[in-house]
Amino acid sequence: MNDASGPADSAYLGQGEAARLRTILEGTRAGTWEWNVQTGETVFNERWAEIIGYTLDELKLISIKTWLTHTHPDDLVVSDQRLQAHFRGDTDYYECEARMRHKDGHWVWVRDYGRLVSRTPEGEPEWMSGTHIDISASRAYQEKLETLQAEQQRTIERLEKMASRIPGLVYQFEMRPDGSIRFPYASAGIARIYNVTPDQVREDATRIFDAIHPDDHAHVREAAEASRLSGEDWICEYRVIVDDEIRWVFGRARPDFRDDGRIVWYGSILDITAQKELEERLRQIAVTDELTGSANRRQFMELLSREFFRYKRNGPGYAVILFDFDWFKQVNDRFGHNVGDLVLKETTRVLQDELRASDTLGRVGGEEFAILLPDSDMDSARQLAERLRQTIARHRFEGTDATLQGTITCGVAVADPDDDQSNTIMLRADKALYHGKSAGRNRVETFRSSGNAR
Ligand SMILES: Nc1nc2c(ncn2[C@@H]2O[C@H](COP(=O)(O)OP(=O)(O)OP(=O)(O)O)[C@@H](O)[C@H]2O)c(=O)[nH]1
Repeated sequence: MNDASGPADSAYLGQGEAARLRTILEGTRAGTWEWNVQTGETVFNERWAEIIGYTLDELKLISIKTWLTHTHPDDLVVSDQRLQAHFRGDTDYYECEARMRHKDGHWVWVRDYGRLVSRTPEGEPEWMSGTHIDISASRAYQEKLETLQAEQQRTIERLEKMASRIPGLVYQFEMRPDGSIRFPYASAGIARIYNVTPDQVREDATRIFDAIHPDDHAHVREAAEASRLSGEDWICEYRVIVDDEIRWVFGRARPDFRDDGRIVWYGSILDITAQKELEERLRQIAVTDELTGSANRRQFMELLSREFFRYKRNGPGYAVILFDFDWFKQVNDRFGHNVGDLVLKETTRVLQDELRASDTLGRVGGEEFAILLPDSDMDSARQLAERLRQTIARHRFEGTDATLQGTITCGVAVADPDDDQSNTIMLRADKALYHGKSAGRNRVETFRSSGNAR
């Protein structure tokens, strides 16, 4: 029993038909097998042996044991289960993929396919026939594919994990030629930034504008338009409102121009609220006088400079009131430095209430203050200075264990078209103040362009 002229052929096929089928099978490079389930008698064709590197002669004496000894034990278990199912009539065909040991030692994957062709008079399974197809190449390809897919999955999981750690999101944002927009990919962090899930914006991204602060819509769109036209990165800082809370975000993404007219931006959006708050705190510290909370000298001079340049560009006139506590040294000497500090703080608080929102009170020296009055002339500035002087003169400062009173002297000056520097007005106000001190204090003096304080 060595070639496929097995006993089963003649039993259930005509001779011509069997030969024809054998030719077809050879054409498909299939190994064939016939097996008597009852006796173990087995017939293979030459190709069956060739798939695992042998000739039929080398495999002699052939029986079902030939299959059993060359097949991976794990696959035999599966094969047996499938055979039993087929014998019971649960399946029309027996089908199994199995590893067979090649003569060289490596495993060959075969697809084993067969069918029962006769039963004994008692109904027991008898002859069965089938084919072996070498599927090692497709199996290897499939395994490689699975390995690649698993690697890809691991990479995606790693990226997702990293993306979930950043305070924001990483994404792909697509604009189609018809202007429609979508996020083909967005990490889970999009929920924190825009209050949407990646699925909700995969096909249409317009929902994100529900979360962007209405005042920033135009800014975000303009930045995207600039990036589209220039090919430069989209860089944008804007506010979002999620759960009634305003947060600052910073977005940066690089556009990729596709041949079909789509533009896909790759980038990230980070929550920078904490950073913004810190920046704002630092900015406040940098511009505020620590003791009184008023503008510090640097900030006052900066605002004065802006006002000066506005005036030079035909802006409205403005005025400065410079004032200084009278006999302040005595306050310190009599009541102590701490009380002196309290007086300075209290003065700031009391006078601030008298000013317009557009006015700026700044501490420009130890116990010297200045007020910048935009859009003011000499008369209104002088009247205000007079009111401030009276307010302080009437005020009772509560010291630690005594109530004290004090006065201020004010020097007032207004912008002059001949001024070529922003602080020239300060020099004039200082001159007026000096005159006020000389003239007896607790007074308001104005500086007229004639150069004299009156
Ligand atoms: N408590 C306190 N005192 C200050 C501060 N800065 C400056 N001074 C004091 O202010 C006083 C200013 O004194 P002077 O320049 O002699 O002026 P004055 O005593 O106010 O007299 P006139 O300005 O001439 O009316 C000094 O004693 C300074 O120590 C401060 O931040 N806190």
